[in-house]
Amino acid sequence: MHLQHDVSRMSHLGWTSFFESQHRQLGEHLENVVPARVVLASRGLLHVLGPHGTRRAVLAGKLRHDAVDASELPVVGDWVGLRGDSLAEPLPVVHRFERTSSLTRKEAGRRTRPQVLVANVDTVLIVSALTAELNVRRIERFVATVLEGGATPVIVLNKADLCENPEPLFHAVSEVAGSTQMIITSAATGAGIDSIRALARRGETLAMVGASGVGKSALTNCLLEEEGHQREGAVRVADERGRHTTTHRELFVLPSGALLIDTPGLRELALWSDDVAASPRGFDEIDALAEACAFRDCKHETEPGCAILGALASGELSEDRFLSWRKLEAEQRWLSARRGTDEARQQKQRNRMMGKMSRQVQRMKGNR
Ligand SMILES: Nc1nc2c(ncn2[C@@H]2O[C@H](COP(=O)(O)OP(=O)(O)OP(=O)(O)O)[C@@H](O)[C@H]2O)c(=O)[nH]1
Ligand SMILES: [Zn+2]
Repeated sequence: MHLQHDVSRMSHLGWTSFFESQHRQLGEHLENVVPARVVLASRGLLHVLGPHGTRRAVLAGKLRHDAVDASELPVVGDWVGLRGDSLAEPLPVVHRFERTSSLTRKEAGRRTRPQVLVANVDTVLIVSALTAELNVRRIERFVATVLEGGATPVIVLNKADLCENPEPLFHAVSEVAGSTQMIITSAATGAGIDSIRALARRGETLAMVGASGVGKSALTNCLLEEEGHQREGAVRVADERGRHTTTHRELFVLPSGALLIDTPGLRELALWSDDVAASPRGFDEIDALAEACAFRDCKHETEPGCAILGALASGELSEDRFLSWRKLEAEQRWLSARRGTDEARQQKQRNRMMGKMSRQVQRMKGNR
């Protein structure tokens, strides 16, 4: 018996033609690679979900060795290829498919390296609580990061039941939301949950981010307990000790057939950008103003005919908003300057190239 590659049963796990064409190309080099989706990743050990159910899997040595940095290794949400001729768990993971999107931040600490939190997400729910701790600037930063990673952000303002008058907070957030959808919810009363369900269509992948305690797990539970469905209908992969607090990123299959990734509380999110020249995303109104500046290379500092300075003077653009943009822009510039000088990364890249070359030489010798 072999693991089966069953496309019809994988589309509901988020498998699309994007992955199918990669799989076809892969088949030209590697035989019998069976795709599965990572639902839990913990220290090199993975839980993967495919038409065959949930299995334990482990990275093949070559995959780990060839990675330039940890961001190339499989994370929750990734599609990976299992060697299909092996049935003994943990199954060997021999390939990671290219991602459609990711949620990526700068690794904590002094290193300038990307850390991929989750992969292949369609929608990222940025959850905050409607309390005094609500932080508009943090939401702004999350929106920029989600857009940068290629997913669609949705702002969720939870704990509406604890807030007598959500109007001022809602207004403050809408100032930074741009075209991002906003939803007010209460995991306690169930208010607004239907608006989230509307986004959770079969085969779509959602992720939740936000500070600890804002209600991500409570919202997840609401979504898991859809009317007429029992929780057993969902695949939930808890950690080895079955703890309930969110210490890992986990992927759930919702009763609607959508996939949901719950993440541990992320208090701060250092921006990551792969695009050196781009300005921070999610600031459409500032981008539009910059287009109207008299000079194409306007720095928006002292230049005559600067539309941004004009909008600041008239009050059309708030100073806080402009400062956020400046700050994220500076951060992005700093990142791209630092990145090129990350020694470890360059060393590994060199090693990989040398390895490839020596293998080529070996092959040439073998052919002689
Ligand atoms: N009143 C009220 N309490 C809520 C609501 N949502 C969550 N809570 C409570 O807030 C606390 C924290 O909720 P969690 O769902 O654990 O928060 P979390 O975002 O998952 O936190 P981490 O797992 O630490 O990231 C719990 O006691 C919840 O019962 C809500 O809408 N209204
Ligand atoms: Zn300008």
